[in-house]
Amino acid sequence: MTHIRGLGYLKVQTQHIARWRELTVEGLGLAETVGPNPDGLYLRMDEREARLIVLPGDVDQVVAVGWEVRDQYALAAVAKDVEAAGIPVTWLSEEENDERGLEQVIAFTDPAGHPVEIFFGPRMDHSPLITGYAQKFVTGAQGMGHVVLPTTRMEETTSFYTEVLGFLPRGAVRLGPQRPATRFRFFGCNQRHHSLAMGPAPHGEAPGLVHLMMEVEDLDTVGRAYDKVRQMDFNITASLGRHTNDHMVSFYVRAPGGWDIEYGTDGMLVDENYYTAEEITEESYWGHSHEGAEPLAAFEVPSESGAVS
Ligand SMILES: Cc1ccc(O)c(O)c1CC[C@@H]1C(=O)CC[C@]2(C)C(=O)CC[C@@H]12
Ligand SMILES: [Fe+2]
Repeated sequence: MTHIRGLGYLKVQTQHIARWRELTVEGLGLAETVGPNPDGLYLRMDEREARLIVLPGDVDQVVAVGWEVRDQYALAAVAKDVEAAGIPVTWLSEEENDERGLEQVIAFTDPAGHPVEIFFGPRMDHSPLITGYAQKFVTGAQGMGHVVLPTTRMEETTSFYTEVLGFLPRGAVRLGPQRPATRFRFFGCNQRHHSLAMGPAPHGEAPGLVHLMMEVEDLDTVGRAYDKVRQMDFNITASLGRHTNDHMVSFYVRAPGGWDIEYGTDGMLVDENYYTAEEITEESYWGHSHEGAEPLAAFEVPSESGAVS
């Protein structure tokens, strides 16, 4: 049984805060709030203080993927399991916890090199949430959404998330006909089909993210956001479409920094009592055309200098 209940928050840093604000607030309708860094962009999706945190920085990268557990006992159990797997765990100080608006946080690096935080007891913000399209985000027991992480150590990373953190495999998609097969894999920890997905990347360390998915309650919001981000000249990396595994209707838009935000609706709920892992052979029933999309930074072939352009 996994102690992880869902994706809690994502914290990234960027050189392009103003453009991030345009994308998330004006384009996608997230609600801006305030936080400890006056230059940071703090975004609400629900009754939590902030779900997406964008901080100014010299390089565009993920600062923390935050996973939520039920309580202090679950957090202690996770810390013990991670330590037992040979990964050192840091318990954040009261000051650091307070700054994050969380009762207690532990931090460590996963086998792929991604910065992970696990927490319980988020501070709530009970003030009315005013979103840009008057939409509701699908969070609650399904968590904030899903993240897709690149890894250069697929076996080690998937066994860490499943056997140590207790994520449940939720199927795969094969990447080409070659043997041994390489697969892109999906993992769940609640009724959301996947809260995490992972795929082999030639250089998974930068920028450390393939996409963040957030879900809204109605299709009209997805359509309105789709129109708006195109008017604002953001790069659509996959057109509107419906996925074959979680049945989500979504589009993908490129965020500054080289990863995508997937914005969708109508994701299915998994009944774990009856679920079995399946291999999908198409990403989508229809749509999700990648035409005109810039390549993902995590999947780019590094240039001779090793720098990612
Ligand atoms: C296939 C699929 C199902 C549900 C999702 O939420 C979802 O994001 C995907 C696509 C996952 C993934 C991707 O985002 C980047 C391009 C990838 C790596 C592929 O080439 C196969 C899987 C794709
Ligand atoms: Fe996705």
